[in-house]
Amino acid sequence: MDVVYIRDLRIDTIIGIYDWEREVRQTVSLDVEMAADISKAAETDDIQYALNYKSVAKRIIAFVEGSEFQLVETMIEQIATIIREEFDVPWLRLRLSKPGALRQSKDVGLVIERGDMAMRPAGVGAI
Ligand SMILES: Nc1nc2c(c(=O)[nH]1)N=C([C@H](O)[C@@H](O)CO)CN2
Repeated sequence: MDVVYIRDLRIDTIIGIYDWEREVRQTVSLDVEMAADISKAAETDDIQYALNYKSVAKRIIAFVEGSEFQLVETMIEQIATIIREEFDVPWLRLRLSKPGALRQSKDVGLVIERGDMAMRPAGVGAI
């Protein structure tokens, strides 16, 4: 399996458990790694056979911009479900971070893997 990825997709949204976080939009950053077989797209040079990272990004942006979650856990699980179900992705790895959420740290967040671990590409974990 190959990997189609999106790195540092930055989206402004309402996210957080504190009162002030319900009133101001914060930026979240998303890294996505999606298992995909790129062979047919490479052979045909035709986008219809590719996992279109622009389409995935647009869908994630629309979803996150319209959401108002308390926890990054809820947001990341729902993003994973959307990508898997709507784009037929058998395995994915997501990293969702809130830059600046913790004053003493560059960012905080979560990393999850979902789907068929047999489809997990070798050497995954570069992000
Ligand atoms: N595991 C989590 N811990 C915390 C979360 C979260 O979503 N998941 N959220 C917060 C606050 O909203 C924080 O980001 C504000 O600085 C604290 N811990």
